[in-house]
Amino acid sequence: MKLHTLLSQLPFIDYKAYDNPEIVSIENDNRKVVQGSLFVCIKGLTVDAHDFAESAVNNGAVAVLAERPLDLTVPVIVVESTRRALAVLSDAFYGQPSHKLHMIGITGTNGKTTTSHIIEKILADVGKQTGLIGTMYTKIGTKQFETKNTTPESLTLQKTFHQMVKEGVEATVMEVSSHALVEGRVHGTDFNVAVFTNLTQDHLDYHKTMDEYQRAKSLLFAQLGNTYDMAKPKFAVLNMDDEASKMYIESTSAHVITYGIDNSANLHAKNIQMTANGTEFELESPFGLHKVSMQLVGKFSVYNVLASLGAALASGIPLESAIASIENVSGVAGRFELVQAGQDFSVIVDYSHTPDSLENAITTIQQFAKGNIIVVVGCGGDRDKTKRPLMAQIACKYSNRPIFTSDNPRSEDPVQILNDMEAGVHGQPYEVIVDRKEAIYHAVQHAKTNDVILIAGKGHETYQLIGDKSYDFDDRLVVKEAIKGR
Ligand SMILES: CC(=O)N[C@H]1[C@@H](OP(=O)(O)OP(=O)(O)OC[C@H]2O[C@@H](n3ccc(=O)[nH]c3=O)[C@H](O)[C@@H]2O)O[C@H](CO)[C@@H](O)[C@@H]1O[C@H](C)C(=O)N[C@@H](C)C(=O)N[C@H](CCC(=O)O)C(=O)O
Ligand SMILES: Nc1ncnc2c1ncn2[C@@H]1O[C@H](COP(=O)(O)OP(=O)(O)OP(=O)(O)O)[C@@H](O)[C@H]1O
Ligand SMILES: N[C@H](CCC[C@H](N)C(=O)O)C(=O)O
Ligand SMILES: [Mg+2]
Repeated sequence: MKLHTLLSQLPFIDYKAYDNPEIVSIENDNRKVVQGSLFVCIKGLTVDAHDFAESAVNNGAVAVLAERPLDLTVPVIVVESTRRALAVLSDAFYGQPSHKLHMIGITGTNGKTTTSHIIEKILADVGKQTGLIGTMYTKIGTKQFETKNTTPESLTLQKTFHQMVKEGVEATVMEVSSHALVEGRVHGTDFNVAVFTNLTQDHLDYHKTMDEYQRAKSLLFAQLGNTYDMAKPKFAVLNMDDEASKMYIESTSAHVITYGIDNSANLHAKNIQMTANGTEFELESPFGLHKVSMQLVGKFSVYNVLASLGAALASGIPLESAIASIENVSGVAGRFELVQAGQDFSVIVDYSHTPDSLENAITTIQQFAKGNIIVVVGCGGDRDKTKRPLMAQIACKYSNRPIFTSDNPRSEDPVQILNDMEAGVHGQPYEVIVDRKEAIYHAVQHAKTNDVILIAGKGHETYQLIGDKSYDFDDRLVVKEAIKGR
């Protein structure tokens, strides 16, 4: 694509004043620049890529987009916000791929990964070719690719959509983090359906207040647009048991589908019962009463299923078909995942790394546990510190044997993170074992028949981040080894 064609997408740029080289790629990382690239300089939170512009030119960049004039041998186009421009240009360069996909975006503190997988299953079961983008990976059909962020930045995102279109994907379901919304990573992504799971405490290191965090998530609903097009109807799927939904209804002009358990809603679950095989409930909807019987457990899973059913209806999928898919969902890796190694107690590995998800996980276990509940839990470093005392309190309040350990300490001192956790506990007993492997072994050693061990926080992760190193670590494998060695 010619530079002029690209620049014509941006307002107030006198693009004819510049040369018009062929642009073979857009890059915002100088290390990825090739001969013929357009380099976009982003001032990040850790580095300012304007400092890498010269290196980008040496690597072959034929034009540079920047927020200030730079003395370079190639055209330098100055714009107000390069982050915003990156989204506009990436969308144009890749031929507006999200317009060619049925796009479902999910935001919320907890349940995004789980809900996205349930929706993917519903879509696949009606014969749709699917794509998925989220915490665990990007998936195009059955091919999986690693992702650095839950929601990648705009360039990677548009490139991925383009790849999806090329490979015949029809519907894409993706997690949209609050960070991504604030940083404009989904600017230009044309969502058909936006789903809200819930809002509870997390990420206050980044958003500072719950109000700001709530507002960040509202952007997804506002960004559904302002038109009513019968060929591309837009839907917001909202949780009526979460106060924040009131704000999101006001944020959007899209059609609204509500769901809930405690409050009345378009999709309303009642008579929820835990069974030996999972959970059963009755679904009231504009399409009548349906019985749902699923393998997933816990009230939080009912919410995820209701959200998924809302997304299915918004995608034109009949309720009966979506319910049949849900009955076949056995779970998502690292989300309430049972580990079986022939032991006479239960082991559950779960990605609960927020106060609310930890409370949900333990109280769900309380509903079926016949023995004691042992919880191994830590808190991530370089993340919301105010979660730490709360998570420790919850582990002590609801479990019989809380064992505090390390999650991903990252650049922080693991002992200091544990001190922050301990500050939340007053009077109740707990143990502290800094080394996560030792903590898991300790839990296994002390488990008696019918006890349940919950290993919380890292779920599907196959690494532990300590300092600036990543070590192989998989809770599921470690606990299996511990059981074998018992
Ligand atoms: C705090 C935060 O949101 N950081 C994100 C942000 O990084 P940043 O602003 O620090 O960027 P930077 O590293 O300073 O780089 C600035 C620019 O220099 C460029 N660069 C950099 C180095 C170099 O040698 N050459 C070069 O050109 C970079 O490509 C970039 O364009 O922009 C990057 C690109 O989009 C993200 O990868 C990065 O996520 C970091 C890794 C991160 O940990 N983010 C977390 C907090 C996050 O976003 N989490 C949410 C999920 C949360 C949840 O679901 O619970 C997520 O969506 O992943
Ligand atoms: N609807 C829900 N409400 C509360 N807790 C939930 C819900 N769904 C899942 N959880 C809990 O939260 C944990 C994380 O779930 P999941 O990975 O689906 O969330 P996520 O929103 O994708 O998280 P992240 O922001 O880290 O990507 C699960 O392991 C479970 O304990
Ligand atoms: N997406 C979440 C993942 C947290 C996972 C937990 N294991 C940790 O490292 O804190 C975050 O970046 O806050
Ligand atoms: Mg996720």
